Amino acid sequence: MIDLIARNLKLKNPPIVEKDERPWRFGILGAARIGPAAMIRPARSHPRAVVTAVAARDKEKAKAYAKEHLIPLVLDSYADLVKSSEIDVVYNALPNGLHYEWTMRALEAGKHVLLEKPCTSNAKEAKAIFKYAQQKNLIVMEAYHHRFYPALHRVKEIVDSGELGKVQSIYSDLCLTAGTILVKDDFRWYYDLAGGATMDLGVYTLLSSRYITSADPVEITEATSSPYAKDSRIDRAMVTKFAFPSGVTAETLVDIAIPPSFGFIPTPPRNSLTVKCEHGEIKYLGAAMPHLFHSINVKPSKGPSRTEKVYKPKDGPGEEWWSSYRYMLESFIDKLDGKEPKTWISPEESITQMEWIDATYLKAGLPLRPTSKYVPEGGETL
Ligand SMILES: NC(=O)C1=CN([C@@H]2O[C@H](COP(=O)(O)OP(=O)(O)OC[C@H]3O[C@@H](n4cnc5c(N)ncnc54)[C@H](OP(=O)(O)O)[C@@H]3O)[C@@H](O)[C@H]2O)C=CC1
Ligand SMILES: O=C1OC[C@@H](O)[C@H](O)[C@H]1O
Repeated sequence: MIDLIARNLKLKNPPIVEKDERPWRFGILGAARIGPAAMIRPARSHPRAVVTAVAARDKEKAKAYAKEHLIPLVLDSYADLVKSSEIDVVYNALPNGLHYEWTMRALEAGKHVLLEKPCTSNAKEAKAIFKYAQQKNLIVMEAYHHRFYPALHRVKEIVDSGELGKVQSIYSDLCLTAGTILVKDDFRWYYDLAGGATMDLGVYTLLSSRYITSADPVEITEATSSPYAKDSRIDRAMVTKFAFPSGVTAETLVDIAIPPSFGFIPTPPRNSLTVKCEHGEIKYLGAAMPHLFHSINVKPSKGPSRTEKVYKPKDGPGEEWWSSYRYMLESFIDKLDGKEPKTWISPEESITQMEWIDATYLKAGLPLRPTSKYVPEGGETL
């Protein structure tokens, strides 16, 4: 308990380290809620990262955000931010439906991009972004922070060790209690902003299933949406069943607002990943926010069970209090510096993600999230 409190206090107040002579300068697009946890606090403890600028649609809002988070420069608009000579990297934490346009604009301006998940509204946009980044010789990485965390690496290590035999099936869920995380008028409820539970949370459960199996799905056998009452194109929840090679199956359940029991009792959030193998199973709890608290329960069919926790890897950089975002930043900066990152989300991995997200919507009888109308300079309409 004391460990948990100490770790979480340090997560919120990381040590501010001295910066190198020429750190990577990040600019944040929008006064995004996720900015402090995913970018601002992690940068404080990295000697080669500094958050230099922010822009919001409303300058007063950007000023207040900059003041609260000690960001020195406030720019007048998103367009000014991506073009600013005061930054090298754009952190794009805009609503999903704006990821394509503003990542393309940042690339046009010669900036690298740390791009929030899901990288785009659909696979067509994802392919265009990564093609353009390659042409411009710039780095774009989709910010799947949970994949950088040592506990998930440990789960995979146990699977790959063969201790429990071959993987047979995977079950994972990520469900949010209604009225907690999503704000009123949250962009996740809007089709034009590429909302929906599969976009918001299904991307995590899909990526974990692909990572654990070291494979891509071969088919979706079922996708059932629980529609949002005000717009049935938005999946409030989705159950998806994937077939993977060698008969492995993966079922995922995601929900951005689990309805209260009996109409008024809040339903607790869910966040688990269970890997069933020939000779036992592994249950990883807390995969989406593992730095707050997690546990890895290993239950062989014969012999004693055990629980592991991995807040810090046995090899490579890390601290008990590093968040998944801080581990991600470490890799991202390594890549910018031309070093081999410990973990990386490749363009191919991101594109495949969006292809299976598209396939999930189609299987559920829902339309793909709309493609951006933005046309980059000298580029083509998608
Ligand atoms: N990695 C992670 O753990 C998480 C990732 N995310 C991802 O980050 C992104 C942002 O999520 P989150 O921070 O929760 O989002 P917010 O609701 O805070 O929105 C982010 C910003 O989007 C801007 N914005 C621009 N246009 C619109 C519009 N039409 N409607 C609403 N907002 C608009 C707002 O900017 P302005 O300030 O200019 O008004 C706002 O600050 C998403 O892609 C999400 O999937 C979110 C949460 C966790
Ligand atoms: O990425 C995310 O992770 C945590 C959730 O609370 C949030 O809705 C989502 O965007």
